[in-house]
Amino acid sequence: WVAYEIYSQNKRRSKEIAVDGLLEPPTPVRIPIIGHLHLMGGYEVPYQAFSFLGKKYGDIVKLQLGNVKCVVVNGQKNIKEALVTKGHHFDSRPNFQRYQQLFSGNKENSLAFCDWSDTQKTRRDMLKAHTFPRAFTNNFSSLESLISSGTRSATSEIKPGEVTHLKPIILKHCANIFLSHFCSKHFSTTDENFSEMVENFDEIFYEVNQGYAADFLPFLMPFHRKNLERMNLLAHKIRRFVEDEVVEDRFDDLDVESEPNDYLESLIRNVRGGETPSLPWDTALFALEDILGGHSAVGNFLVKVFAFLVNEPDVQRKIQKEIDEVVGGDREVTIGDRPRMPYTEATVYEAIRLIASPIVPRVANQDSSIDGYRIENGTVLFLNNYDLSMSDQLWEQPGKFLPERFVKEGRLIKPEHFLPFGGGRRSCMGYKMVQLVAFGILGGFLQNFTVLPVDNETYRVPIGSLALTKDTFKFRFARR
Ligand code: HEM
Repeated sequence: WVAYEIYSQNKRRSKEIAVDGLLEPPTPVRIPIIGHLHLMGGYEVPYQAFSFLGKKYGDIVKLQLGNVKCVVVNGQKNIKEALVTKGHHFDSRPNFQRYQQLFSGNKENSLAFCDWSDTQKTRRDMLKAHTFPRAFTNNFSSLESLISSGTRSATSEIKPGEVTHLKPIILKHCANIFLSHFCSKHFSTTDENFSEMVENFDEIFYEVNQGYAADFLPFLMPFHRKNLERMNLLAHKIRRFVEDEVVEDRFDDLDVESEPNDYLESLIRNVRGGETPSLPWDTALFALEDILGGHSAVGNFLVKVFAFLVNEPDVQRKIQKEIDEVVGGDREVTIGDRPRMPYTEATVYEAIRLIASPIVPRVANQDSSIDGYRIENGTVLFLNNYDLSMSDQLWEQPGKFLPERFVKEGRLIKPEHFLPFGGGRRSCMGYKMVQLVAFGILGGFLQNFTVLPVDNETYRVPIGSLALTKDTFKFRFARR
């Protein structure tokens, strides 16, 4: 071991003499085969390991995780360099076998895990009008009524005082908001096929949010074979539901000359109208499913928000005070109230900050650099937004749930170092949906109820991923 350590340190030093003026990023001593994978152990989330390495070696640290060459990027300036200034150098995603298998053998089918391409640009451009509806447009007011009616139905299912398993209720209503908004379809919450579709999405969402050593050590993949086969089965079931019950005959029946009424119609128009670049129908269906699957992200996120709030009666009281002052009791909270309800919006931000969901890893598509350190083509980049969300240099009492940190002089503020949705050309396509749906449902629930704990339930919200297991957190609701 000592010999190996001396050998690798000498090798490292010799590389520090840069030919092209770039420095080689520092790297810890590594172990054969696993490289630095062992350094990821012992933390609640791997991103805490990245913060530790950043403190020990500097902002840019080179790692070999199994057979994958990686670089950890710490610090707001460096992360912005990777996301924005040189965003076009770092716009690919990792080529993990798991991603390939989860998307019918081709990760390019996925909106979030594909590499950058003209097709991806088209997919993103087509989505914008639907995922970022502008205030005062028809699209926005239609979403506003969908969120209000979804919230009304969800709150009507709550039986005050009883132990409530919230996740299935929230997920189904989020799914209906998404299906109505993107496809003009709505299902009864007792419809078995619909309920199964919601559960299937949730299971896949959990799976894609897990990190596996097998992503870096492909010889471990056989251990995941059964699980991946199950995910493929669930994905097939979702496809069947989407084709039979969501798209139905609309592919053939749509008048492609008319203005699209929803995202589904935009996709059909693109495929049938021969736009360039046009998507194959199969690719369009994957894009549709990815966006519909966004309801799992919002639903899981909301359950975590409620789990935070159970421990924060003061925050609940402040939200309710804001609701009473701005909305009163005679009408429902709507997403149009957001500008006048900064504290409620700030609660959504604060939950997002504390969950510290990672930026989906990027990959360098060419030789490049960050902060003067060489980044080789093909390197996987871990952009450490955990540190940006949790550092005590950037936030006062970062471990505490304090929505007021996002409110200044009665207005919502978003500090520059708060980057929970990434940035640049691969930034999150769903952040507005998260903010709107979460605000509407949270506001509607707290207008009607106070959230209370259930005996013997602990409300420790897992961080580092949005996904929650199926049977998670039960609550009681007291009517106000
Ligand atoms: C609290 C919930 C969410 C969080 C924290 C979150 C965060 C993120 C992050 C960090 C990225 C990577 C950005 C980058 O690489 O710069 C991302 C990508 C993405 N998100 Fe979200 N997201 C959330 C919900 C959603 C929802 C609801 C949707 C769909 C409606 C969505 C759609 C996407 C898509 C399509 C991408 C991939 C974009 C691309 O690679 O071009 N997200 N998200």
